[in-house]
Amino acid sequence: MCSRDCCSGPGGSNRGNTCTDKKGGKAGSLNGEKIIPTPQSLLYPYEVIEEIADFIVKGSGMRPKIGIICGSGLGSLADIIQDPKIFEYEKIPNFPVSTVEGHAGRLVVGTLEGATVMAMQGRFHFYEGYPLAKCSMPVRVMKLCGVEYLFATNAAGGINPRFAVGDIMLMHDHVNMLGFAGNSPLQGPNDPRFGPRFPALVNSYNKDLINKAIEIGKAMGIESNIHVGVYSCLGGPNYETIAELKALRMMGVDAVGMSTVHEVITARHCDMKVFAFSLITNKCATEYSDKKDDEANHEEVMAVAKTRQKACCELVARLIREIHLASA
Ligand SMILES: O=P(O)(O)O[C@H]1O[C@H](CO)[C@@H](O)[C@H]1O
Ligand code: HPA
Repeated sequence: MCSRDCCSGPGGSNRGNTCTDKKGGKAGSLNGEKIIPTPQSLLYPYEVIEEIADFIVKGSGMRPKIGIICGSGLGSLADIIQDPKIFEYEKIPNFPVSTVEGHAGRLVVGTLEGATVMAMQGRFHFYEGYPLAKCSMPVRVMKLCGVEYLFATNAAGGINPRFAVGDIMLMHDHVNMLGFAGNSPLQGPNDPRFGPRFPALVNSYNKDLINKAIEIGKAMGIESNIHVGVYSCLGGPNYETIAELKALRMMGVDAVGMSTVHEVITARHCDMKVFAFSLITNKCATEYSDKKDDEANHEEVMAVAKTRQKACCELVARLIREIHLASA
């Protein structure tokens, strides 16, 4: 594998999207250098993922059972972890770095409600310049650490007119817009040690966990703020146009963001159970108007996330408690 700078994502390792290797075989050329595209699935071979997982398991002395990905402004989900062992992304071999505000760039391993957990305080997005396989590579690391359940959270714009800012949408399905355009974290040769060539994605979002979360929402007295719906991931970093939002609504999408779907695909490919939710941080306009309020912005996204951190933490903690008790 080439280790030239041209292969780097933003501040990342030497595994990038496209390689220019003078020794390479059949390829195009740029400034006289041959260009050999690297399929996504070859960016992080099994052995490299294994090395990263070993580093985390040895460094923490734990084999976490539940993995959590904190959405924008939801980093406090990792702050409730007890006896935390913290790994800065920069110090983890071959790990990318977080470049987005509201994503601290730390992996936190410890216990929560008796269960062993690992949480990403900061995820990787396609718009940061990372290929999808790199964005979702930590999910495979989780798998090789021993994780069986993925909890993926995100901040999202509410398209369903019944949703209010601050509501929580439990994801029961997704529309993969990047996949419609031919992009996938699984693109390239398949390594069966992770999963099958053609993974099925119906029933990706675990129904038992959704039902348990609904019950927990009732017990917390927030049932009117909890919905079940469909999330769609767009490439970003721009927010959507009105015409795009109208189209998404017609497709049955309830909330829109720029993450999570490729993580869920990667998790289902390696047979992890998935629970995911969107915190609705802004309402998306689906009609034309002159209102400045209709324009989404990341400051608002993070400010709303901050006001709902407590409820999100409680939901996650209670659900993890149920999983832990059921397996004890
Ligand atoms: O999906 P998370 O990481 O929560 O972040 C969401 O918030 C950012 C936009 O404000 C985008 O990155 C979008 O995907
Ligand atoms: N669109 C896309 N991503 C988002 C939004 C949005 O309205 N809000 C938070 N993340």
